[in-house]
Order: sequence, then structure tokens, then C-alpha cells
Amino acid sequence: MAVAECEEKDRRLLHELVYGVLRHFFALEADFSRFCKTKPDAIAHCALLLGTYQLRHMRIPTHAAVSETVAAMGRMEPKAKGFVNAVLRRVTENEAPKKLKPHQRVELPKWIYASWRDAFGAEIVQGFSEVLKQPPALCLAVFENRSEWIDQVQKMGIEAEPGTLSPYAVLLPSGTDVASLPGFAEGNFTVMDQAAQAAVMALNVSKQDALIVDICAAPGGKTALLSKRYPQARVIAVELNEKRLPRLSENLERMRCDNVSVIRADAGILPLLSNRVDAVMLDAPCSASGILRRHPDAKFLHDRDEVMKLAAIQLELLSEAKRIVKADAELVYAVCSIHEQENEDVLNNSEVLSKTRLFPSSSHDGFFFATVKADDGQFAIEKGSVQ
Ligand SMILES: C[S@@+](CC[C@H](N)C(=O)[O-])C[C@H]1O[C@@H](n2cnc3c(N)ncnc32)[C@H](O)[C@@H]1O
Repeated sequence: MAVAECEEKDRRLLHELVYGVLRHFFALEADFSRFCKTKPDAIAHCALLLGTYQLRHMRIPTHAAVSETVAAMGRMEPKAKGFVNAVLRRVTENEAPKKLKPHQRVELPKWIYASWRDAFGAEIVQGFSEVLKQPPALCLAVFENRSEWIDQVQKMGIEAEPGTLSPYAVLLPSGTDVASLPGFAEGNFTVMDQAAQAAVMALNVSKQDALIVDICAAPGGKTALLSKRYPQARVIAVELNEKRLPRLSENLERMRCDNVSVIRADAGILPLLSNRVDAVMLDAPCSASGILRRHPDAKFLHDRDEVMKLAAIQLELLSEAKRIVKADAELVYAVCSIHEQENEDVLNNSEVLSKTRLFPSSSHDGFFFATVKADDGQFAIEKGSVQ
């Protein structure tokens, strides 16, 4: 059955199972592996993760967790039914292992743990790893009258509090139905973590009628915040991926961002003249290692080499961004990753005015952003056409 055809309660269960397994993957694997005499194949491995997750973290009765998992196994791979059944029974008879390896304790692949431990220290990684195991609060950017909006929501019986990293940020309980909140239809807010909002706040534009370019814009959260923060400015949102363009335009229309024009372009060769733009926001594509609270699968999607490849792309986009910005203007380089390779290392050949790395916490994602000076003009080469 396709996920889209599931009933709402089944969809919620599926969501909890998938996200729960990803968040607790290494501890679950260490748990059931104690009872496996042979290495499970891929399907049995998934079944054991799902079964062990239900047994250790959900209020599903033991017999139901085991029998449902085994029954599902019977439909997919009948020959491994007995094996999965036997291993899950051993899990039910034993407590979860007390001793885990350091990378298992923090629920990170070995290479990420080693790299972060060396860069930030084991204590810091241990500290923020706990929040990676929990579903995050919902965070919005509310464009106008934040405190009145919070009062209104609290009167509806929903807990709401202002975020501390941005004057627009509001935190709400995880799972809050966004469509039921005041101002949704009118586009008065957007879902955006406050660490991402802080990156936008780092861009200071003093000129009223500035030309701002938001590079790598879809789905448009940062573009919308720029548009609302600088309503007199002209904002150009640049996005390469054709499939992401309709959603970007729809979002900007819903939020009534009338001062924004969207262009499809490769940020590696922008169709803009050198040294003409008053401010640039570059939210580069990255490994998403800072947003594991929301996307726990991201830790499995990139290895060290792929992170280096992303860093090379980030460097290319940054150099193009520096080309278009005016000499005395501001440029913010931002990524939702906290790998040094995608953070400081990308800035090695740039004049950095300020930089901030936020580690994930219970109230925000991990994020890195830096304000960077433009090229001084002598290296600027006209790459694109006149805008
Ligand atoms: C981190 S997401 C941007 C999130 C967005 N700034 C926001 O706040 O909603 C990165 C975006 O960059 C786009 N992208 C990747 N490579 C690009 C390129 N060479 N030129 C322009 N956009 C690119 C991706 O398609 C993706 O939409």
C-alpha cells in the first residue's frame, strides 16, 4: 500500500516508526545484534530494528510488537520469520545493553562522531546528541506583531513562546497543526527554524531600496523573511532546480512577498553583473548535518568524501556570490551543517567579518553562518549576462 493511501492513524504510526528507528538506530542495532548468530539480511535487519524500537520505545504490548513484526516478515520474506521471532523474543527477555560504544551512545555514524569529537570535544557532542533523539518543537517566523500573535495562540490553548535567536521566531509544541493557526491562509508566517532565521538576521542592509539576491532560494523561507524584513528592497530569488521552482513561487505568493522576483539560474554562473548587488544571502546546498532532529536520515546520506564534494560546490557558489556583491556591501554564507569542512574551511580564502556556529539544541537546529566581504573588484570577471 502506498503511504498516500494510508489512514491518518497508520500514517502517524509509520512516521513514528521510521523516525524513531533512525533516531535510535545504533542503540537498537547494538541491542538485537547480541542475539544474532548470523548477520541478518537487509529485510530481516529492518524488521529487527522496527521490532526492537517498538519493544524499547513504544507503548505497544510486547506480544503485539513481536507478532506484528514477525507477521510482516512472513509477507516479505517467510524464510527469515523464525529467525526474527527468535531474536525479538531474546530482546524481550533482556534489558537494553548498558554499555554502548561512544558513537552508538550519541547516535552518530563513527566518522561523524570522530570528526565532531576532534573538532568540538566529546562533552559538547555528548551534550547536543540528546536533543537529536527527540522530535523538535515547531518553529515559525511570524512576520508581524509577534507578541499579539502569541497571545492569540495561547488563548486557543496552544503553548507558544518567543524564540530568542530572531525577533520573528515563535516556538510551538511538536505536531501542532500549522493550518489551524491564525494567519495561515493570509500567509502571515512560515515554518522556519530559528537558527535559520538567525542566519537571515545576520544580513544587515542599510540602504532602503537595496537590491538583495537570495541565492539557493527554494522553498523560500529565507526569501520570505528577507522580503518582510526589507519591504522597500528588491529581492531576487535564485534557484536552479526546476522542480522546486513552483513551490518557491507559490510560497512567495501565499506570503504576499510582492518585492521578490524569482529567476532560474545556476548560482555557479549567475546572470548578474559584478559588484552591483547591495546584499547577498547564500544558503548553500549542504549535507544537512545540523538538522538531524528533523531529518535523522541525513546522517546516513553523506560520507566524508561526499561532504568534501559539497564543500567544493559551496566554495564555487561563494566565490560567485562575492563577485556580484558591491565592495562595501554584505554577504552572508549559510549552511544547515556544522561540519568544519562545510563551515570555516569554505571561508579560507575569504575575508570573514563574523561567523557563528550554532550547535543543535532543544530550541533550535545546528547552523553555521558568516558575513563575508565582497571581492575587491580586481578579480571580478563578467560571467553572466546583464540583469
Ligand atoms: C538549503 S536549500 C535552500 C533553502 C532555502 N534558502 C530556504 O530558506 O527555504 C538549497 C537550495 O539550493 C538549490 N541549489 C543547489 N545547487 C544550486 C545551484 N547551483 N544554483 C542555484 N540553486 C541551487 C537547491 O535546489 C535547493 O533548493
